[in-house]
Amino acid sequence: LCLVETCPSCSVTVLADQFSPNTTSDVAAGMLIPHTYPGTPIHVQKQWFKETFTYLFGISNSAEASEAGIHLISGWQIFKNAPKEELPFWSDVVLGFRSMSEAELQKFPQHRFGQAFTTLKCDCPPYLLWLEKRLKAAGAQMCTRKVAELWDLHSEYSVVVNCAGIGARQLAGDERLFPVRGQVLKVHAPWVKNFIRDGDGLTYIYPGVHRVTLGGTREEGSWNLSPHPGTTKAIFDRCCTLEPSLRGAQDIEVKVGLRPSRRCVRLQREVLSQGGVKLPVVHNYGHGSGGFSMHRGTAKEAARLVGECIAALQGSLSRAKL
Ligand SMILES: Cc1cc2nc3c(=O)[nH]c(=O)nc-3n(C[C@H](O)[C@H](O)[C@H](O)COP(=O)(O)OP(=O)(O)OC[C@H]3O[C@@H](n4cnc5c(N)ncnc54)[C@H](O)[C@@H]3O)c2cc1C
Ligand SMILES: O=C([O-])CC(=O)C(=O)O
Repeated sequence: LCLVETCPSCSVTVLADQFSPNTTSDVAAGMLIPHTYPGTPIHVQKQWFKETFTYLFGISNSAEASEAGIHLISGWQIFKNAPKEELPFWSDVVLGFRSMSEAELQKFPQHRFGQAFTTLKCDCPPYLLWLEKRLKAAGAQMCTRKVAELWDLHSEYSVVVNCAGIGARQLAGDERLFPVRGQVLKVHAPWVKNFIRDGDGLTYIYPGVHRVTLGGTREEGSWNLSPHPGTTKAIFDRCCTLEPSLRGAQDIEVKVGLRPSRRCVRLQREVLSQGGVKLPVVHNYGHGSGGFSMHRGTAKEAARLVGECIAALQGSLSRAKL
């Protein structure tokens, strides 16, 4: 969508073997709380987050908010031991970031430190469906198709953007990309209004428009997409310790997704070539635990790289004519 908006003269086709509701993005909680990519400079991560926050804040503050599933949400990130950084890099992007008071911390007797702030949440699949609707309205084609090799697209398209998530491991032959399995529960508990996240990243409660997401797990290297019943119980118990009223939650649905994890997001141009024929590719994958937190910022950079590919193609075309 960002590409269509940045480059209205491009004709865009989205190829995917799975669309919403069957993607990793549909499993996510969709919270805007960044995770740090060790291989990307912090100022770049901050810019991606800020661009994403500003974009979604605009949607949350418009008549589109409920259809797009974007809303502001306040809550707490709590710690048993002092957090590594007192002020995370994103603290002045979210709204009203502050330390929790002693009185607030009484809600969490096992935790000694906490941060209170307001951030944004994307409800999935509504947000993905809203994006699809806008893409179609802008004239983009959506096509269900598994791509075996990026090169297979060379005769049909001038530029390929690779946003294949964990599928990029095979598609781009990238062994630095690995799955981090995450199991979550989606429950009916409309009385829970604030988010709660344990700073260790394992336990979280994220209320959405219709369902509350309870998490979670981080299992590096696991490709297993089947829910594990013992893990479901463990997640539920951990969340009930933080928010005892969840014992009354109903209609528990279990979901598993594979975070496409890497030291850094791969945002890069590459030119594939065979027998003198060239295919420019822009990679945009490896968002790990932060696909929602960073998506608009990384999409803007990918769209800029596509612009460079188009300029290079136009340059070689005019040189060929000379
Ligand atoms: C449990 C869990 C909770 C999460 N919570 C959050 C959160 O709160 N906040 C946050 O920011 N992030 C969160 N994430 C991370 C987030 O889900 C991911 O970073 C994000 O979904 C990655 O998006 P993507 O578009 O790259 O991949 P995907 O959503 O997996 O999309 C990839 C697309 O490429 C297609 N594809 C792949 N290979 C091929 C191929 N060969 N041919 C054709 N199509 C192909 C797929 O079918 C799919 O349509 C969470 C993840 C999990 C698992
Ligand atoms: O860690 C969180 O708060 C949610 C998340 O991004 C994930 O589970 O990947």
